[in-house]
Amino acid sequence: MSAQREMKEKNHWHKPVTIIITVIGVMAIVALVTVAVLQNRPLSQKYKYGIVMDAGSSHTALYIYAWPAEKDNNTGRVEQTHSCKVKGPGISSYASNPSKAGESLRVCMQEAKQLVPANHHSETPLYLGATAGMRLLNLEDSSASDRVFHAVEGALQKFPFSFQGARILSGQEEGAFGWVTVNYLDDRLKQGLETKGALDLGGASTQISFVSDTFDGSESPDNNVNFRLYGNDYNLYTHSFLCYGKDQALRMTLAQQTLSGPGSILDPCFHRGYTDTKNYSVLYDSPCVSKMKPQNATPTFTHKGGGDFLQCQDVIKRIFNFTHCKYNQCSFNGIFQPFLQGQYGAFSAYYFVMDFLNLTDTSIPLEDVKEKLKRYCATPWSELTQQHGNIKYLAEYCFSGTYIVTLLTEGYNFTSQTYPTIKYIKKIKGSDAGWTLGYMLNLTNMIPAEAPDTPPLPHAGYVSIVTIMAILLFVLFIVSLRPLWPRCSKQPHII
Ligand SMILES: Nc1ccn([C@@H]2O[C@H](COP(=O)(O)OP(=O)(O)OP(=O)(O)O)[C@@H](O)[C@H]2O)c(=O)n1
Ligand SMILES: [Ca+2]
Repeated sequence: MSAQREMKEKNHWHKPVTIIITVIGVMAIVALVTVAVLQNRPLSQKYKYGIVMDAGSSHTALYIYAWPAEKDNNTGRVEQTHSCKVKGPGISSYASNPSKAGESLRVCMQEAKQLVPANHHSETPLYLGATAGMRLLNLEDSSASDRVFHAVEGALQKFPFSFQGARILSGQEEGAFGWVTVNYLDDRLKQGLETKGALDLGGASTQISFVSDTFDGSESPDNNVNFRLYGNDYNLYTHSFLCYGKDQALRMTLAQQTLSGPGSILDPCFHRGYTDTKNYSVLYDSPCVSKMKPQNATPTFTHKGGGDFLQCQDVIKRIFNFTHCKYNQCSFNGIFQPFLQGQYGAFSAYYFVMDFLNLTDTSIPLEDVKEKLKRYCATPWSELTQQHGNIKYLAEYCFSGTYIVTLLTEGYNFTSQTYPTIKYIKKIKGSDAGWTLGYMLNLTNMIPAEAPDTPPLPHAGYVSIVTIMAILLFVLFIVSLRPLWPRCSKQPHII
């Protein structure tokens, strides 16, 4: 008994001071880890919102973007949370009835009002950017375009958002912001990776934008946009071809075939069996073709399909001018273009059309693409309508596919070798490819010129290291108490 008592007395673990030290040690470690977790934890996910309306030539679309409130200035975290397609045509089509342009936007705006939390409405910027349709209307009749803007602004101001104005984007802006969107969503800007070129095909204009190592802007300053983003300098080549969007290119191609004012044409870009009566004054009612309007023609002509891809390519080629180039090299119409470089993302009508034709896979050799188009264009109209019903744009896909291939190869100089550098894309990580996101990022200063300071460790890494260090310290502390440890109770002489 006395030996046992002696043993208990020697067991320092039962000494109050040891117990207190251990408890304090454990508490200190718990406190340390808790502070590490709490102090450095990302703030609760509060969001900010931005709304951009894309007033295109063929239609208007509204996009809602959201990003974590504390990350305004930092990572590629802005995401498209919603899109709404405005019913009806683009705002430029309302030139003779501007108030209808404003009204047309209401449904999508109401939707945005529901989707953006009410307490964020007043701080949510709302932008409207108009592109080639309004550029053409402005050229044709600037007071009509002013009236359309006036009506649209009046309609948008009625909503509780922070309306930042409606304006026409220049072709350079449209091209450059499309490029920013693609590379931002791909995380290429922040990481300083090689960028992708952007190819945008709209209804009334088309843009090509890419970084070129051989282009410093001196040869053709109008085609040069410089950016400093996240600490990297980008020397961008960009050009917007007004009138070379899909719908205006179709007008120009039809105009090429009706210069003499015939009563009927056999158009190789439309299917055999297709026939329609078209009005000369409607066809030529655009600054892209108005100067070509035949005099003394009958009011209408019969538009019949011939269904021949190669002949279609020939008539499309006639809308491009390859005869003059005052630079080292040109795309077409005497416009400078440096050598193609890197990968490209092709979106908007490039995607809609190639998706319809099942040709978005660019590993299909260009020759096979042409072969497939040849067969598609030769398909009789009756067969197509039977197969697809009466879908919108159905009659135009032979023209559209042929136009895309011709624009890329004859216009921009893509070859069989470089064709696979193009990817037809609609969305990147859930956000639509297009100029709208880049426009908003720019106007909200969300892409800093310099690389932001980033903590040396991510939060999870920081917490792990603190936890491991704390456990090590604790083990060390226990080991340091070793001289005070009780002797092994198994020792026979003790019992
Ligand atoms: N399923 C679809 C949808 C659209 N289109 C075509 O795609 C073009 C519209 O492309 P979009 O990028 O929406 O043009 P907008 O932005 O309206 O025009 P722009 O950029 O020139 O102002 C139109 O010519 C339309 O005929 C198509 O061929 N098939
Ligand atoms: Ca567009």
